[in-house]
Amino acid sequence: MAKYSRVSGSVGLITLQNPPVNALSAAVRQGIVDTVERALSDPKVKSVVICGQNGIFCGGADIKEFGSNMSGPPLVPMIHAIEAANKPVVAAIEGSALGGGLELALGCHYRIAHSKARLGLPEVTLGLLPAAGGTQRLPRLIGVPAALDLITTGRHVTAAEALQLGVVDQVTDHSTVDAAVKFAQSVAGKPLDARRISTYPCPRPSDLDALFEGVMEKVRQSARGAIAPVACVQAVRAAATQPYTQGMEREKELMATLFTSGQARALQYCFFAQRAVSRWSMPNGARWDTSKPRPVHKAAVIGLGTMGRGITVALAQTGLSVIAVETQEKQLMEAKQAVSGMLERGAKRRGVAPALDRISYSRDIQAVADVDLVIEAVFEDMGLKKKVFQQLASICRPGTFLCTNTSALDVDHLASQTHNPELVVGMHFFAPAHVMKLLEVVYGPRSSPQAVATAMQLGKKMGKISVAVGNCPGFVGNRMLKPYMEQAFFLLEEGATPELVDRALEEFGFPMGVFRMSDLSGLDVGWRVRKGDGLSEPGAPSGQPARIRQGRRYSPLGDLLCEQGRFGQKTGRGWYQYNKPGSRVARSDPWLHSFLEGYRARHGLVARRIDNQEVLERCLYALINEGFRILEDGIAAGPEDIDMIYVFGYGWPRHRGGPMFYAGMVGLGKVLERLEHYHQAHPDVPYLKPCSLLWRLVASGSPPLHKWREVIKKLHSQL
Ligand SMILES: CC(C)(COP(=O)(O)OP(=O)(O)OC[C@H]1O[C@@H](n2cnc3c(N)ncnc32)[C@H](O)[C@@H]1OP(=O)(O)O)[C@@H](O)C(=O)NCCC(=O)NCCSC(=O)/C=C/CCCCCCCCCCCCC(=O)O
Repeated sequence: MAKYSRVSGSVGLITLQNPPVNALSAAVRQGIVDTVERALSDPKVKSVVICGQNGIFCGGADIKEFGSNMSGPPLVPMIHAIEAANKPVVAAIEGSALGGGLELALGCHYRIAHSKARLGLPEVTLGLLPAAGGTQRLPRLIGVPAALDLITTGRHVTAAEALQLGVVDQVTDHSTVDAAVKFAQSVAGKPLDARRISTYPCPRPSDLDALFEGVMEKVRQSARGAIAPVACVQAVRAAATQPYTQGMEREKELMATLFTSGQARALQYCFFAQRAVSRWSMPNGARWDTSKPRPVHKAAVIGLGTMGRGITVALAQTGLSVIAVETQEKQLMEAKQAVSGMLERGAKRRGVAPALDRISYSRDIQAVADVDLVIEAVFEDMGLKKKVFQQLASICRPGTFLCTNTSALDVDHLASQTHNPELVVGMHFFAPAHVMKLLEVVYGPRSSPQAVATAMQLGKKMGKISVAVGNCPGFVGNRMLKPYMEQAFFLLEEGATPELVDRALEEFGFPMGVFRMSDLSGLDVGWRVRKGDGLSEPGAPSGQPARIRQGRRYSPLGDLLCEQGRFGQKTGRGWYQYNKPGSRVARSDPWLHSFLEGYRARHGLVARRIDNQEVLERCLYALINEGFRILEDGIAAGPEDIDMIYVFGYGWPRHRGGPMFYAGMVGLGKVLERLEHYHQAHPDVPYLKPCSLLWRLVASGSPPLHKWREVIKKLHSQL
């Protein structure tokens, strides 16, 4: 809807009304068309102001409408009518002017923004382009390079930057509507020809071809297969090389391709899933809206290795007081220096003062006695973590939340070391912890809803996408990684190379294939876990075949590399070779290839040709199958939780929506059929056996993802 009133005698004020973000739904568009017509036909009205209610101008087109038959007046002619008006129209921008919201403002003759407002064309992040004239007006207004930057990245700019770029005409610290009304009065009756952006010539940089080639190359590299950024460049190129009307035709044509694409569906799904995961629930019925978090003012971090340092930075940047504890003097000194460096670099980037004085360092764990919440981040060893939890239980004042940053260990077992297991949750950060967006909040059977709510809220404050998950080995993310990596190892045994597997996964859209990732994070990490699980030597019972452990197929390839000291980048050798330890540029290693040949020969394995499709199906479907098991077990409340964990923590390409969304796109029947096929070929690999939830979903006609929870509920009620 849009409300109309006449203010200050001669200004028609149009207020967009569609909470919470005044998205341009059919009703809002109709409201704008009607009220603009009314203002223009009222002889008492000399100028017009458009604003949004509740301190937000407009969050853009209504994304929820994209999946349905769109009705109501289209945006493009609506904005043209505003631009063509014979009375000045001023946009009063508070809060946000995004996507169609900014395009609406660009159709106005003047734009006045509040100093706290943010503006942008984020359509590319939804798999689209600014198809209400944004790709044609913005370059005409601010030049091609700046427009390309905003449109291809979708980044939001502050009012100050918008003013500098020329997107807005004025910035105010006071009431934006009052300023806009005053301004509208001052320009009433003035000529408007020079204010219609569509009539501007597009500034043509002299090196146009080189500029577009360079941008296209950069965009293709960072897009990892996403098509919208490429289409955005093509649309802006049309603005730079063609008259406005033809540019608009090109914009429409490109949008038509994007609008119905699977990538747009995936990215729009991610937009809503990202918000849905904050509405968490636990199997006992506890929920986000009935559980009250407790405020956290002072927190402590125990253990200042890589993870502890990142967590300390993330907490301090949130404005909390942090006590950082490390018992080893040398480690403590190194950590202090590293943390200060990270804070200083971060503060410089954001143009603020570094939060150095928020942190106090100590070698004595007693220093944490009066904090509200502790995050333990010591070495991943159950014995050591148990000891720390016992100490914390006796040191901390009653009511302190005790959290562990374990990436796979039993949170409930740690809780049992304390007097108040209900105050214990996992807070599983991802490295580097001050940068990575994902936080798994792990509840055990005894964790209280308040502890979960508090950890979730703290995560949000740190700018994380926090996902609440149940307690099981590896939780959600690392549990699903196991079958994925296992398949990659098996593929090497059967004839693939690390390069072949990685290429297939990188072409799919992962920033790094499984072996390059393993080299980066260190092969010894998995080795230690396998040793702990009794899989790797010396735990394996003698006399059993090397490639069978605990009754199932096992590949000792990773263990064999570790035995040679090949831990990945840090040792300069792993699945690839590096110029020197710590170097990041992976090169093929002939040694590894002949090692694989020798290994196959020793075990009587004959290498066969493996193609990209098999790599993707085996690795991804095994991972997805485990995702279904996780849903079946109630470890994740819904597919969105799994998808956001993979998108924000494991590099799953966002334009493919996450593993569970991807399974729906491929077709659950097809995923089931391929898993069955591979399980028949490899009956000693339980991860390839399709799980019962997948069977159940296919039997119920492969319902869309938002209906899976009903099937899961039914399954649980029958158990
Ligand atoms: C910054 C925000 C605006 C606010 O952030 P915050 O305060 O933190 O609040 P949130 O939690 O994010 O949001 C609150 C709730 O609001 C929901 N929301 C937000 N924005 C929208 C929206 N735009 N539409 C619908 N709903 C929205 C959000 O989901 C929350 O609800 P819930 O918790 O999920 O229940 C922030 O919200 C934000 O960044 N929003 C998104 C901004 C954005 O991306 N805007 C761009 C939208 S796309 C657009 O504008 C496109 C314009 C041009 C398109 C022209 C369309 C023409 C179609 C032509 C088709 C031609 C093809 C023909 C094909 C054929 O031939 O058939």
